[in-house]
Amino acid sequence: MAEAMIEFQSVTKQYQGGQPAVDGLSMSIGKGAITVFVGPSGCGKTTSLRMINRMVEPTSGTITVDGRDVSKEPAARLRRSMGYVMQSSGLMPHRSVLDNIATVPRLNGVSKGVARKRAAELLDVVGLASALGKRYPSQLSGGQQQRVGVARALAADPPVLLMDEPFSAVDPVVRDELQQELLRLQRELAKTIVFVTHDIDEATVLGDKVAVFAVGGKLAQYAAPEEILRAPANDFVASFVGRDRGFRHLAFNAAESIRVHPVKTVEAPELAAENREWAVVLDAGSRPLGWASPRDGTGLIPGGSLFRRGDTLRRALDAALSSPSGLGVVVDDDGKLAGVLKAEEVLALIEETRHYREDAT
Ligand SMILES: Nc1ncnc2c1ncn2[C@@H]1O[C@H](COP(=O)(O)OP(=O)(O)OP(=O)(O)O)[C@@H](O)[C@H]1O
Repeated sequence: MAEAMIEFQSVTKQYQGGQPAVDGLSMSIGKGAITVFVGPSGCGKTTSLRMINRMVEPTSGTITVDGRDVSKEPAARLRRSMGYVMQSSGLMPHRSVLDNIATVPRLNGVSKGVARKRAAELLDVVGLASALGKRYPSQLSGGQQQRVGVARALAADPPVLLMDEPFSAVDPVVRDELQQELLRLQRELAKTIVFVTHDIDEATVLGDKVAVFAVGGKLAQYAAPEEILRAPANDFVASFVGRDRGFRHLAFNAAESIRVHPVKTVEAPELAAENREWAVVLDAGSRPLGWASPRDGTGLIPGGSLFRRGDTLRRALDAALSSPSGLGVVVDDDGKLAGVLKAEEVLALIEETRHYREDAT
């Protein structure tokens, strides 16, 4: 396990008069990794996150960041030393995007010119066009606002980023983009990120480690995502990760040794010709457009998802199951047809992987 950056030692939080929101939490959060807190609503994820930067004070127990007890640090300075991103971007509406990003460096005494220059660089880092810097937050889409929120959190180059459901208010496509962008950024920046979500898919995509919380602020399981999907610690975790967990788990296995078979192909203009078997319809650049069925005159049938070499077993199985011919279309890096794969061979590979794992344990 990586060196610890944040430690919870028997931390409890009891708001006035209620059950504990967080109950005796002890855990160690690795440096330079993404740790995800996941669980149903009200299980104490946000409370746990906010105790790290003292937006919430624990009732008992100790939290240390980089070896230092946070309760001994001045709260305002502590907060500024960590990036914080939340669900609504929390941007100041009457300030431009650039000024929003520059806020914390300005509070830390950085000159306006330097802070703005850095803010402009950060726009690029989070994938936004520089022209957006002059706009006001309300002139951006939800996804763009969240990117600005991430840029603002990164502005003072903090070692720790706290993210509270930052992508949950955007649509699934944008959400997927933001997740991939965060993973890309993290490969370069290697921050210690604590990320709260109630979505198990998001948790398993992003987390190096995932902490599953149960209601009452109890840690139900804390492990690598593949382990949580493969071996839930108890019934609560099993039901929380859901019925699809077996399928999701396939996302952790590369389908490297899957067999790729040749397939009959036709070019789009030949579509009217009679086919004896399913054929992949190609464009002039050998990229798949869809299928021609073994009948006459049905035209182009939309294809299923594509499998790229190096993709996971989950994608391999999906390519086969979503294909009208039952054969998954395989493409190489530049999108050209490489061949097809078969569902039964994906299943055989899944079996093989399972036996391999059993042998290893
Ligand atoms: N300021 C507060 N005062 C009193 N009770 C609170 C306060 N904040 C949170 N709680 C209670 O503490 C418990 C944990 O809340 P918390 O927001 O940490 O959960 P969560 O897992 O982040 O939930 P969600 O996913 O719904 O945001 C809940 O029962 C909540 O009602």
